[in-house]
Amino acid sequence: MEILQNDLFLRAARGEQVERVPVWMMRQAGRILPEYRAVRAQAGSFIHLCTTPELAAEVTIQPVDLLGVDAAIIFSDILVVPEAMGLPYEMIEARGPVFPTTVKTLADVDKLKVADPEVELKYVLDAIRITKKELNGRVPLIGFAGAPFTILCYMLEGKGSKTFSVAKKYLYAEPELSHRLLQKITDTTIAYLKAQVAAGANLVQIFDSWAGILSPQQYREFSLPYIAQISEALQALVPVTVFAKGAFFARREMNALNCSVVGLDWNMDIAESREMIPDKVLQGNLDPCVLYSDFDEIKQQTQDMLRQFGGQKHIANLGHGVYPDTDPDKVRCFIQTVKEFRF
Ligand SMILES: Cc1c2[nH]c(c1CCC(=O)O)Cc1[nH]c(c(CCC(=O)O)c1C)Cc1[nH]c(c(CCC(=O)O)c1C)Cc1[nH]c(c(C)c1CCC(=O)O)C2
Repeated sequence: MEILQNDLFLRAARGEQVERVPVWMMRQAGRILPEYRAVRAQAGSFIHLCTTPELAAEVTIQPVDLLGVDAAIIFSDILVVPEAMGLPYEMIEARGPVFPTTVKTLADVDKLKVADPEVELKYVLDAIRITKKELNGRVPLIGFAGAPFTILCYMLEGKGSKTFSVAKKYLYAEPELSHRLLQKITDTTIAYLKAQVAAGANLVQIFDSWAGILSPQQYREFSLPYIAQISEALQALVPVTVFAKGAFFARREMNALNCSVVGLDWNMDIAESREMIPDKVLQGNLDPCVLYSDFDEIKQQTQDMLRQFGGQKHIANLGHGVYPDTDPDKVRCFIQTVKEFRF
């Protein structure tokens, strides 16, 4: 049995009583820290940083040392999954991810493989193993993957988009292709997340970043059943967090998933979400843009959020990833405010 010096995050995730609310931030391992940018420059490219386990472990641990968060999240990307299935991506500076080839036909789906994580994704698992050794039990480590629907968006669209209308077109016009692709991504993701747990991840988070572009009916057909398969398979091993950005319409269904934690974005009212998701621990949900205001305002808004969540069954976080141009001292102010707050 692993002994953690600070297991607040895991105890809160399991719904146990805690002496204070734990805190971490989505995208904490990233460009807000000059120390990250230095390692990123040394690596030469984002993808090289992702695929070099020693460097990925180093930037994973930076926010624990430099920001004082209660959990680390493994430095990687959700797009390593399509890559492992046979669809490589490039990360273009100031533009984001691009897939030189996309999935277009059923034959393209059939050509993709269900990846063997210890082969195609061994570099992520190695990064987890190194991170666990170097963390030496200081805080828990979060593993993650994209939700199948969000991964499908990139595999069909080939790049980021405000509407993902190319990807959405397939849901309406080619439902069979869409479901076959979603199932293949799901099978890879379950094997991948199980391997992350075997390598040492203490909790896994599923990011459905583009959930908000779907109608409730489409979300029920094309996203939830696949998230349900993943959480069912993983919750038997570790607590699972489901974060579906923009899926305010699916909160009652989130309550029925076999998972421990549901992430909220900042558009979701806290009291209303408690009422709709009574059985889960909630994570979130400060607007990342609050961190552009002055220190007093950040403190007040953070305390106000903490009061609304009520101190238990809550993991403090932002409502989405921290923006890269945020002042690290403002981030520290958010984290310190959570750590010092008493009910
Ligand atoms: C949609 C998505 C992606 N990646 C991810 C998501 C889901 C979460 C979310 O909704 O924000 C998840 C992700 N990406 C990254 C992490 C690392 C761990 C952490 O949260 O700190 C995590 C959890 C590193 C990264 N992933 C990326 C960076 C920035 C690139 C760099 O450092 O050069 C980092 C630190 C690149 C990335 N990766 C992706 C995009 C759209 C981009 C470009 C946009 C941007 O620049 O922010 C896809």
